[in-house]
Amino acid sequence: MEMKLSSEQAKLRAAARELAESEFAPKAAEVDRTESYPFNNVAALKEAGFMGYTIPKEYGGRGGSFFEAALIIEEMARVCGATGRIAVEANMGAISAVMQYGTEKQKRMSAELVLAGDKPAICITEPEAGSAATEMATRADRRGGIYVINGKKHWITGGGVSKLHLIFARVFDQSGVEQGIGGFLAVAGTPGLIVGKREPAMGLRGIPETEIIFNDLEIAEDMLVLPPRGLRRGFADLINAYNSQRVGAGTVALGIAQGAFERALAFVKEREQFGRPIAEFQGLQWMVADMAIALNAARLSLHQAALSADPFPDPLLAAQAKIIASETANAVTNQALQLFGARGYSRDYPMERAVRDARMFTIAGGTAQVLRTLVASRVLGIKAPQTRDGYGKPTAAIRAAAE
Ligand SMILES: CC(C)(COP(=O)(O)OP(=O)(O)OC[C@H]1O[C@@H](n2cnc3c(N)ncnc32)[C@H](O)[C@@H]1OP(=O)(O)O)[C@@H](O)C(=O)NCCC(=O)NCCSC(=O)CCS(=O)O
Ligand SMILES: Cc1cc2nc3c(=O)[nH]c(=O)nc-3n(C[C@H](O)[C@H](O)[C@H](O)COP(=O)(O)OP(=O)(O)OC[C@H]3O[C@@H](n4cnc5c(N)ncnc54)[C@H](O)[C@@H]3O)c2cc1C
Repeated sequence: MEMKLSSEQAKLRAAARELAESEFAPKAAEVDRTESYPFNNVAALKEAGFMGYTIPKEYGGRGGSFFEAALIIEEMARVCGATGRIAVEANMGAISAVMQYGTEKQKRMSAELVLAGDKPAICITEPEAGSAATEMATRADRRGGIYVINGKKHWITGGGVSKLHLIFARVFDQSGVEQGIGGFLAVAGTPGLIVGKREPAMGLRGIPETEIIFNDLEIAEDMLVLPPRGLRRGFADLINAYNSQRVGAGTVALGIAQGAFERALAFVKEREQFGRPIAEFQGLQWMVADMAIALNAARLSLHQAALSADPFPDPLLAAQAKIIASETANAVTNQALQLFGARGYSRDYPMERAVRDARMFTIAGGTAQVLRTLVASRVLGIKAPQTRDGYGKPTAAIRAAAE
């Protein structure tokens, strides 16, 4: 069950499925086991026109919508989560921000890299500024015609393999006066852009998550991506563009869960206990029913968010979709593993990898808790500042608890 597709969209999805099944499915376990970036998969994505599919035609892309990109992404993630995430960042997030806010020079440079197979790295999170991303300390100091960036990001997807980096930093003018948060484009190999420690991640092990350290990284002033409302509203505009990646991330979670669900459906019809296929036990039938219902709801929510793009997905719809898809993926991959019994717990089967791969999506891209605050603030029509002084002076009880 899904949105009614046009014949073009149906063909696009079928092409994505064919590529995923033939090229990526056979290698997915190996990518996970070896923790190696699937460069061959990227070459096949590029060949298929799926890297930079959303880049406008005048810059060499297909000018595809986020909805069409979601169709592609789900098919990739259904067989290989890492390849699904690469498809997200080659079509949403950083590249979308640049294609919307960038100068001609920035657009051409970024489009060229992505169309050649680069998965950009979006550099927002810091050790002391995760959910509270606006408290980032990474700074860009203006020095004549350049900016000098110092600071450290961590958990950056693609560290060491990504070429293009979109670096979120607090901007200071020549006299040291803060201007707001801006995005800076830097290419791997630039002196002062240092790839640090790689995290030994639980899942999606084909993609490195690393520290990125900025040590007097010099960036030409024309590599500042200046959001439409200027630096004062820089973070708001940049995170607005990021809503596209929230929809993409949710779609990867959905694809991983869909793949696990389909394997479980086949298994319960084959596996026999007590002289009958376990699919005949009503308790399991209801589990399968609940999994199908949740996946369908998540897909519809994601498609609704993707279709709301103007130019980016609606923040509320994107947050809602990411919450429902990520939580559904955790539940469905675990239930699918359960239906396999002990086999589900074996690394000889893909079920445990699906659970590990799905687990990140209630954390990365804005946690399920923080996104609920966004949803609440939008449905209540109130600001919901999270800092204590956001709600006025802390009460005596809060003060006492803090002492
Ligand atoms: C937004 C937060 C960092 C909290 O920031 P603040 O405490 O400053 O709170 P706000 O006033 O809510 O936000 C500031 C400003 O931005 C606007 N805003 C916030 N969220 C959005 C949004 N999604 N779309 C559009 N605009 C947004 C908000 O309205 C304010 O602007 P105005 O003052 O109203 O004009 C925090 O809530 C948050 O989102 N934390 C999560 C950070 C995050 O998502 N990090 C992801 C890093 S990249 C990653 O994880 C990649 C992996 S994944 O696979 O993609
Ligand atoms: C696999 C993976 C890939 C990632 N890729 C990238 C990337 O490419 N680029 C990038 O910039 N970042 C990336 N991240 C980082 C990710 O965005 C952050 O982990 C996330 O924003 C949460 O920040 P944190 O880990 O510091 O957790 P914290 O913010 O410390 O949160 C800890 C716990 O407290 C909760 N919490 C925090 N504040 C509140 C609040 N106000 N209300 C309710 N609960 C709250 C959180 O929900 C969470 O449960 C990635 C993370 C992972 C796991």
